[in-house]
Amino acid sequence: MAQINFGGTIEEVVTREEFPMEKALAFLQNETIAIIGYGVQGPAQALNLRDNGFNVIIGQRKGKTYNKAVEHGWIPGETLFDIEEAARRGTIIQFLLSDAGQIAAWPTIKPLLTKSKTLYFSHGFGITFKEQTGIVPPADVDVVLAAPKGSGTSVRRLFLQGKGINSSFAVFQNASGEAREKAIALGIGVGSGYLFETDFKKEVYSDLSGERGTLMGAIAGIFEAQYEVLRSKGHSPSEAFNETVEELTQSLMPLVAENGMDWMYANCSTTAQRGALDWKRKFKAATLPVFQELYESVASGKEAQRTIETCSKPDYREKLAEELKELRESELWQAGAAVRALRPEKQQVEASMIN
Ligand SMILES: NC(=O)c1ccc[n+]([C@@H]2O[C@H](COP(=O)([O-])OP(=O)(O)OC[C@H]3O[C@@H](n4cnc5c(N)ncnc54)[C@H](O)[C@@H]3O)[C@@H](O)[C@H]2O)c1
Ligand SMILES: CC(C)(O)[C@@H](O)C(=O)O
Ligand SMILES: [Mg+2]
Ligand SMILES: [Mg+2]
Repeated sequence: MAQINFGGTIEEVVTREEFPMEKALAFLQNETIAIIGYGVQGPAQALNLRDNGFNVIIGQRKGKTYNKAVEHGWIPGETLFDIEEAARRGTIIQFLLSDAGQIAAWPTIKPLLTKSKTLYFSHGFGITFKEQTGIVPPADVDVVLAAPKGSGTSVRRLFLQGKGINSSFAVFQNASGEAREKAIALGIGVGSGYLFETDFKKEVYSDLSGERGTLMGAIAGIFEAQYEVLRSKGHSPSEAFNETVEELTQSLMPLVAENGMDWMYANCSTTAQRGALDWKRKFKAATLPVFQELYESVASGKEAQRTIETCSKPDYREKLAEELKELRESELWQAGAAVRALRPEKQQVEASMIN
C-alpha cells in the first residue's frame, strides 16, 4: 500500500503499480465473475473485466437491456443468462442491479450464494440499510465492495482512453481469509486507477451525500437559482446560460481538475478573485445547514427509504424519465442545448457530416 499525504492526513491507497493486472488475473484465474444487472455500472465493469482477460458472464432479465448485452458481444447460453442462471454459474456475484432492484432479486440470489462464493457490491446500500433491504448474506461467503467514484459511462470511457477511475474498496465479510485481496483484484480488474479503503457504511453515507449534494443535486439547484435571477433581471438565455453553466464546464472546471481551485482563481482576473473569495464565505454559510440536513437524512435511513419506496414501483422508470424530460425541456437546459450546438468542434462535426 502506498502511503499518501492527503492534505495532512496520511492514508494508504492501492495503485496499479503495487497490484498490477497480472496479479489480479492470477488471483482470480479460477473464478467466474457473474455480472448481475446490465444498467450503467454493469456494462462498464463487465466490458472492462472482459477486455482485461477475466472470465465474465452476465445475468440480465429479457428486454431492452438484455438486447444491449447481446449487441456488446455477450452470447446467450454461453456468456449471457437470466439472473438466476448467471448467479448459479458465477463464483463471484457482482450485484449490479439498481439498489432497489437488488431487494427484489435477493430471494433469487441468496440460495445460490453457496459456501466459498463471493458477493460483490459497488455500493454499501444493500448491506448498510439491511433493515430496509433484507440483504443479509450467508456467513460462509466473502462480501466485498469496489465502488468506482464516477458514472459507469466514465468507467468505460476512461478505460478505453488507457486511463482509470478511482474507486473505494471495502470488506464486510471475510470467510476465505482472502477477501481483501479479492476486493482489490476486482477493483483493479474493473478499471480502477487506484483504490482507497473504506467500509460499507462510510461508502454509502458519503456516496449518497455526494450525489445529492455538490455532485448532482446542489449543483443543479445552484445553476437554476443563478439562471433565474439573471433572467429576471433581463439577461438573455444565452448570456445567462454562459455565465452559469457553459463557462464552468468548458473553461473553469477543467482548470480546477488540472491544478486545483486556487490555480483556477489565479488564472482569472483580480476582480473575479476578489469577488469569488468574498462570496464563497456567504455561499458556504448559506449551504452548510442544507448539507448537514442532507447528511442526517442519509444517516437516519430516510434517503434509503425514499429511494426504495419510489424506485421499487413498477412505473419508476417512466416517472424518472418524465422528471428528466421536464429538466431537459426547461428553458435553462434548452438554452444549454443551443449553446452546446454552437461549440466550434460540434459545428465542424456537423459540417463534415454534410460534406
Ligand atoms: N450508475 C453508476 O454509474 C454507478 C456508480 C457507482 C456505483 N453504482 C452502484 O452500482 C449499482 C448498479 O447501479 P446502476 O446505476 O448501474 O443500476 P441501474 O439503476 O442502471 O439498474 C441496473 C439494472 O437493474 C435492473 N433492475 C432494476 N430493478 C430490477 C428488478 N426488480 N429485477 C431485475 N432487474 C432489475 C435494470 O433493468 C437495470 O438493467 C448500484 O448499487 C449503484 O448504486 C452505480
Ligand atoms: C455516479 C455516481 C453519482 O457517483 C454514483 O454514486 C451513482 O449512484 O450513480
Ligand atoms: Mg451513488
Ligand atoms: Mg457515487
